[in-house]
Amino acid sequence: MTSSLKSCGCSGYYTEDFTLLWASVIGHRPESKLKGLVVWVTGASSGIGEELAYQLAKCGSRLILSARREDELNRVKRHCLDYAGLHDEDILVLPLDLLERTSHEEKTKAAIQYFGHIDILINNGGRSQRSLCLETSVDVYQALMELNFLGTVSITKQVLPHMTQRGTGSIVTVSSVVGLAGAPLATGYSASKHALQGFFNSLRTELTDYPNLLISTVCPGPVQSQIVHNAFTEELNKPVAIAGNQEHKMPTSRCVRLMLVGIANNVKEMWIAQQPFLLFYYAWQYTPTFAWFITNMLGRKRVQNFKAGVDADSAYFTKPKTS
Ligand SMILES: NC(=O)c1ccc[n+]([C@@H]2O[C@H](COP(=O)([O-])OP(=O)(O)OC[C@H]3O[C@@H](n4cnc5c(N)ncnc54)[C@H](O)[C@@H]3O)[C@@H](O)[C@H]2O)c1
Repeated sequence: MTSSLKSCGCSGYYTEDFTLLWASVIGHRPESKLKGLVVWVTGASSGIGEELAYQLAKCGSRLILSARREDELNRVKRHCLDYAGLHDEDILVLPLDLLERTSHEEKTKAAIQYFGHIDILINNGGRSQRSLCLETSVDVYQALMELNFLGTVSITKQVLPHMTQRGTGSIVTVSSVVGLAGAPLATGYSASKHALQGFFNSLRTELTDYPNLLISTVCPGPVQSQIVHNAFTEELNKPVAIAGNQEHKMPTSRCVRLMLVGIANNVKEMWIAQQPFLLFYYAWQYTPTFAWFITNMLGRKRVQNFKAGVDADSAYFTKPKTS
């Protein structure tokens, strides 16, 4: 009971913007709207994408699972089949590298040939960044834009004509809170998510002749996943030294549930974050100078922790850890 109250936003702490809250309280349930639909999820091998696969499978959606590692995708597929009422043929494992743009046409054709059509594309695959601008190579900025922005645009451009021809479909893109504002240690990541926001906000208004085509952007705050572990640092191929404990972040299942509620109810932009982050989304819109004052205080602490070699992320939630 407690968890269902929390998931509808009635627990006293809200984790979604007012439109999404409205949808989660009185809107359609994902179980009724997404059953049988063909959903293509990129970045399905871990974190948010993996959880999307599990929850969509439970809703009865048919799935196309994409990421680079086929073995990991097969693991996710097996888990989907174990816990949901799907059959082997309901899930296509389609390995894909977002950076290999020349392969995207062929991959899209394979997906359409297998199921006959695609109802929903969820552009989820991507990588973050943990490095100071002063120390970061321009190659890292290029890599972030190639992956998060151009990789996503490339897949979208392959799927979009299929959806406009059918006159229906949804393209859902996982942006971020830093696609709306910014955060220290993530200048390139934030820029790539801002680019996605600009692209999809413009595309949405370009497609008003297609009222049944949903362009949705999802802006989560911190969520439990492998994102810090997989982040870019100041140099290409240099791993993150300390990923830190992710437990203080929003559970992946909660974020994904809200995403599915949003998709089921045609929500065009979703803000999903624990407090106090959600309050910041509003502050940035209504009182930006005040919001930046607070953001800078938190940001300074984050940079100090990073420079001291401790987990930058947990600084907002707990006392800074000592190394
Ligand atoms: N976790 C968070 O706090 C958070 C917050 C806001 C937005 N996001 C966004 O959510 C999305 C999913 O991230 P996550 O948190 O689950 O992290 P994650 O690292 O656990 O998952 C990222 C997924 O993207 C895939 N990927 C990376 N490079 C790829 C490539 N070249 N080709 C194909 N797939 C590739 C990975 O294999 C993995 O499946 C990302 O777009 C991320 O920017 C995450």
